[in-house]
Amino acid sequence: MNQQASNNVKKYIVPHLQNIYFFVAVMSLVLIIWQDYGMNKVLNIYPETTPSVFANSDVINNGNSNASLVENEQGAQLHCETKASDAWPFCSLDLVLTEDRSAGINLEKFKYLSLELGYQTTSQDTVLVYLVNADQKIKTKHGSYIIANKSNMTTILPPSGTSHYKLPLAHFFVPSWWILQNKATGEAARPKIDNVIGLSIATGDSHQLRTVDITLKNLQFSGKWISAKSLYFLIILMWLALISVHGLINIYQQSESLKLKHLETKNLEDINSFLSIQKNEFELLAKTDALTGLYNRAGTSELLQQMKANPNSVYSLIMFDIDYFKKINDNFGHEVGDEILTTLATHLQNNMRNSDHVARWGGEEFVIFCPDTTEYNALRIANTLRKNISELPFPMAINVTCSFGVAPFFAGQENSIQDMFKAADNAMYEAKLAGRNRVRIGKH
Ligand SMILES: Nc1nc2c(ncn2[C@@H]2O[C@H](COP(=O)(O)OP(=O)(O)OP(=O)(O)O)[C@@H](O)[C@H]2O)c(=O)[nH]1
Repeated sequence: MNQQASNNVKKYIVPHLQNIYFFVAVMSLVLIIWQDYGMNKVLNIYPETTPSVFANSDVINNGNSNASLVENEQGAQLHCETKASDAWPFCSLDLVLTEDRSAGINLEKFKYLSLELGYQTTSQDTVLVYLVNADQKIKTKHGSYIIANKSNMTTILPPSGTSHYKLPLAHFFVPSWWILQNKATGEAARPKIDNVIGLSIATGDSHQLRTVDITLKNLQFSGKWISAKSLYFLIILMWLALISVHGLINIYQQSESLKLKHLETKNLEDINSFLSIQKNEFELLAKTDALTGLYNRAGTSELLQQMKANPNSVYSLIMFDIDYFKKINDNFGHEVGDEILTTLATHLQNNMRNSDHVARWGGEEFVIFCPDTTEYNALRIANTLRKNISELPFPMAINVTCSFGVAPFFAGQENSIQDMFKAADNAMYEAKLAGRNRVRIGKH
């Protein structure tokens, strides 16, 4: 579904689904009631369409019966006098519905044949009503084909006088004489009314010689525009279509909301990963000194905890402080003082081992934790550093020196961290007292 179609579904269909269901339910009910009480389809034959009407008799079979026809405002009046002969005696009132044999009337959509007949007879008899279906290609039991008009028939037993008849077309059958005459079997012997070209109202089977008067006053076919079966089928189709569309919309909406949730999750993941980067940066900022980029005291606490927790730790601490830094600040300004601090920090970062942990302990005071380093080795490292610093090209060609205190870390001892710092601090103080720019080892 493209975006436009999806928007249209969301805008015009989804909000109205409830109304659509209600509308279809009401429409189904209305159609069912209408089909039952209305939707009538009527085909008036006589007198409205005034088809050709003829009187016929057994004369066509070499009989002697007399049939005459008078047509007036009363209707088509057949006067019949049956006479004895070798032929079966009969008279009939024949209506030609269409002249064109290939364009008969399809009566399959109709349900009833309604008749208004006047009837008088001198001897009780039935009346036979025929529907003649044109040009049936019929397979005989010998396998050959014949072309014949199929007669479909039903019988009524009329009282004297005028009566109305509503004959169901489903009650018409193929008379035995026609089946015999055409040697029809199976499907060929079943009634067919899809191309009716003629209709006959004939005297019945009685052999009694008699006078019969039949007056056709009215004749029509009636039915429904849509049969109940077709209508129910249509209604079921309509509901199936509605339910299917609703189902498809549901599936589509669920897949859309799933896509949206995936997108939201992805966005959240992106934000989280951004925030976690930020968190790491903030954590780092909190642990580092803003001016020099070295660790600050907070950045050292994790290391101190590790040292304390590991009884096999071999560490030495080098603590040092810039000599006469106050004077440098006073003589050259605070900015120059800062530059000296950063120059010194850069030198430490570039020249200390990666495993050494260098931190600015405060002001112009620095500490270096050296792992796997004995007190003696730390003394050597401190001396090299002292010498290098005193030779470093600082801004304004200022000669900078530092005083160092070195102390070992005795793991497993009570107050080992405090003792180590105290010893280093004391040693550094001694170095200052001894004239500065020197290294001293602290005693625990
Ligand atoms: N420029 C600058 N100065 C700082 C900073 N932190 C501390 N100081 C200064 O460093 C100086 C330290 O002075 P003191 O503690 O008297 O020590 P000192 O002058 O170095 O003397 P000794 O340590 O005895 O050799 C003070 O003037 C502080 O203001 C900083 O981040 N930047």
